[in-house]
Amino acid sequence: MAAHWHLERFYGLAFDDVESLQGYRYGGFAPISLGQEFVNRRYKVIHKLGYGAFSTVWLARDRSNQGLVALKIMQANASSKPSHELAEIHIPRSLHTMLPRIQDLSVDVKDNFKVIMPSGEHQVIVMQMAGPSLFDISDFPSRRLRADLARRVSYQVADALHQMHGAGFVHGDLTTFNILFRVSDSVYGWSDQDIYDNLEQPRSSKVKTRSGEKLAPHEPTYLVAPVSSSKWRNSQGVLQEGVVIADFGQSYFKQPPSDYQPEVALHCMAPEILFDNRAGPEADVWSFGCTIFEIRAGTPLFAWLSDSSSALVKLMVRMFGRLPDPWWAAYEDRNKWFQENGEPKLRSVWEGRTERLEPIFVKLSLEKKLRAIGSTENEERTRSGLGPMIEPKGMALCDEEVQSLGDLLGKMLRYRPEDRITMEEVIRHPWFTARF
Ligand SMILES: Nc1ncnc2c1ncn2[C@@H]1O[C@H](COP(=O)(O)OP(=O)(O)OP(=O)(O)O)[C@@H](O)[C@H]1O
Repeated sequence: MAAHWHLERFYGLAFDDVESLQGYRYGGFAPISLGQEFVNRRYKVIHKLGYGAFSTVWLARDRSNQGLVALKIMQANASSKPSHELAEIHIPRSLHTMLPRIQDLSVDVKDNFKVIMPSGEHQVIVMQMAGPSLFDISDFPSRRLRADLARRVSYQVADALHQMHGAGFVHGDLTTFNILFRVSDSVYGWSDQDIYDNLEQPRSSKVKTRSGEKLAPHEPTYLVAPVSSSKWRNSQGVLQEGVVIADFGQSYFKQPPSDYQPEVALHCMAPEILFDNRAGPEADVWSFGCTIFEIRAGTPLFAWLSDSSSALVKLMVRMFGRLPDPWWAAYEDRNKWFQENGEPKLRSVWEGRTERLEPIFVKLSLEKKLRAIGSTENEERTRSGLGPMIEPKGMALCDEEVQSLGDLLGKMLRYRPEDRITMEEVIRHPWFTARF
């Protein structure tokens, strides 16, 4: 019901790569306008960088030094904790003080403040400005990074995660959405006009009620589309071939807080989270395994068939076989699809008068998935003019890489957390540095 309310109340927008209008309620997103200023005019909003479930993220100028920063403006309902309790703020700060070598690999938090708006009180986090996420740059499902770049950025994330785990930090939400390309140093000195010339003018779409009723004070008069991924991708010299980890909202140091709820994106969710609601460094290793596959393949390992965890478990069992006990017994749909030994159920097929039994679906395997990368059927939507970061169409993995990456992922994606390799071992795996 609620999901349709905003469709009935408002006319459609001119674009769809934008946060849902439904999020603009009291306690929700802050209605931000281009040119808006904060903290005695210190920060001025220039463009939009992205949005998530809990925030909108804006490109702003810091007038104290004229540099460009990202302002993450949290939904009011997600702003109630004092800033020293917000993982999003204190984890990246601790990382930067405790681990000097991680400074290039994780987003820097520079400042934070609160603003009162008609939508409520909002926490604003001032961060180092970065570029598009690995997810955005690949524009699922048709593009993927150049092979050497995929390995390089995977190694950078491995390095960051290895350092984090070594010092007692858990990221808790590792996906291609939360790994961002670094922008070139010159970008921080751009004028507003440079931004429009090199990327694009902000695209905005008016918000209008169907009834002609006036907008409420917490509703924005227009929405702004984030800088489009094609502009980032095709703009020469704007992005570095390096990444930073962002979004530490699910992160913790040593022990999860007492109210901790694991919330990683479903397709990267480790089985111990699904079944036991328990997340530690091993769950990061699982999520990172799924993420490495997605970086190299351009498509997720476990497709987003639906939002249901049962659909995800079905894919896991199709690929890795029967779950260990007691998870197998807790998987309610097991009898619908699988035999007790985890093999697919059989159905009878008649050929003339002879009955034959065959599995109701084919089993999946990492090797098959890796061999399918680059098959033209998966990339038929690939267009020309993709920019230098993107792999040309139809480039399959050679046998050595299938073997090497299959070995790495197989060890990262073991069901039991205690059976998975640690980041100490991941970082030493030859896949990251081999020349295939
Ligand atoms: N420092 C940054 N520089 C540039 N873009 C950013 C930055 N931080 C976030 N973004 C962009 O904003 C988007 C949303 O950010 P983020 O994932 O941190 O928000 P969120 O509300 O916590 O979302 P969710 O929890 O749903 O992932 C990112 O996917 C990215 O595109």
